[in-house]
Amino acid sequence: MSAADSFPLGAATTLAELARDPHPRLAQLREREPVSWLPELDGWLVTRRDLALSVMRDAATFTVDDPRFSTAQVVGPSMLSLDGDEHTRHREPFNQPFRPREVRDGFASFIERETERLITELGPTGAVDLRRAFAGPLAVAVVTEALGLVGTDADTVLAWYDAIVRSVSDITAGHEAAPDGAAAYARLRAAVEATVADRGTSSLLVSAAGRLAVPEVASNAAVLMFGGIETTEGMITNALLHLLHHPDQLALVRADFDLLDGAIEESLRLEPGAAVVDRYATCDTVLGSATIRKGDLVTVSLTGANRDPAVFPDPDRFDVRRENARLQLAFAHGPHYCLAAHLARLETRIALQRLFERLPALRLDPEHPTAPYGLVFRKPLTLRVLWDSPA
Ligand code: HEM
Repeated sequence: MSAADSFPLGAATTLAELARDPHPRLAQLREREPVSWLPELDGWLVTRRDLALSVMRDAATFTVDDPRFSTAQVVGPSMLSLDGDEHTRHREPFNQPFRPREVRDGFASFIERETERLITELGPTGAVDLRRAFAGPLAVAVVTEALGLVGTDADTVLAWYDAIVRSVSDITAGHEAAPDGAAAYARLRAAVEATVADRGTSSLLVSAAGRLAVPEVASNAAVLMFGGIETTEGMITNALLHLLHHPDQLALVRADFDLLDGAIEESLRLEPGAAVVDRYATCDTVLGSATIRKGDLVTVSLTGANRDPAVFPDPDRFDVRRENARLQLAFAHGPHYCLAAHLARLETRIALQRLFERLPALRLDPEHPTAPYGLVFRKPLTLRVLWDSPA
């Protein structure tokens, strides 16, 4: 029997529908083929939360360390593309600055300043695309601050990031990578070398350089940049969209900003900024009722797991008071759990609270309806909003 016979829903699933509106199909898959073979993906898709956890916990069977991993082809091996002892060796030197207390002490006032500046710059027009004018620039500024590269500003970091993303996307699409990604990475590496050599700087890269070779620090710096920009822009934009789409829930939050944390978790649950994570089977194995072969791609749908009704009753509902929203898996799970989850949460929390405080009657622009889009990184292409009086 062919895979298409064993997994008819998977065979009928297209990547285009998963990019557009994945939720109805993911619900069917989760119920009937929770580990399904998708010919268009050329891999397995895991949609049930318990099975998703099993995959992400078991790096010996389901590894990230595979030559097909496109980011590593551009920036070299890093914590994101290694497992086992090598993963620990690459990740450990970066752990401390991303602990909750260090994040608060090290970043809160920077994020507050940057948020205030961006809101002030929104200007008096009362209409803007918050993704491009607010969420994106804030995400770039915070990553630039976190890296602390000497002589490098946010515009430079953004230009490198764009070039590296283009190369990674080319490779993912099966094309030869455009050369500007390699050139941007070379400049990032040179900036890392200059930073590490500068005794006057307190960048987290300097302390990492005590334990990793400089090219290894550069690879991980690229991953911090890569991991921190697109996803955080999405996290902030999606949370704004969810709240603005649900005025009743926004009213609860405006009345009690303590509910904002729940709103952010709930938004991460419904639309995780990174919708999937990829793993590769290191041996023949069985997952659920699927027989997986060594070398097979196993894609975990965080989006699918996050709406598993076994854990989240009425899973499609946006409920800022949902008690277990923090069980969402937007930051993955296991050894590759997002290094900077605390930072991303703090950033989103400050950004949203200040926006809602400073922009009265902030609302979606009815002339520009929008919805999250994307196969891997999901967010609205634009988030056009209106407000009544200038900031
Ligand atoms: C300042 C912002 C961020 C930075 C610097 C950052 C950085 C990182 C790094 C370095 C890793 C690799 C950890 C490892 O492999 O051991 C990682 C993993 C991950 N991050 Fe983040 N991240 C940020 C924000 C986010 C956001 C907002 C999301 C989603 C909403 C996210 C989702 C993930 C996921 C799903 C993984 C796991 C990847 C995998 O298992 O293959 N990150 N992040």
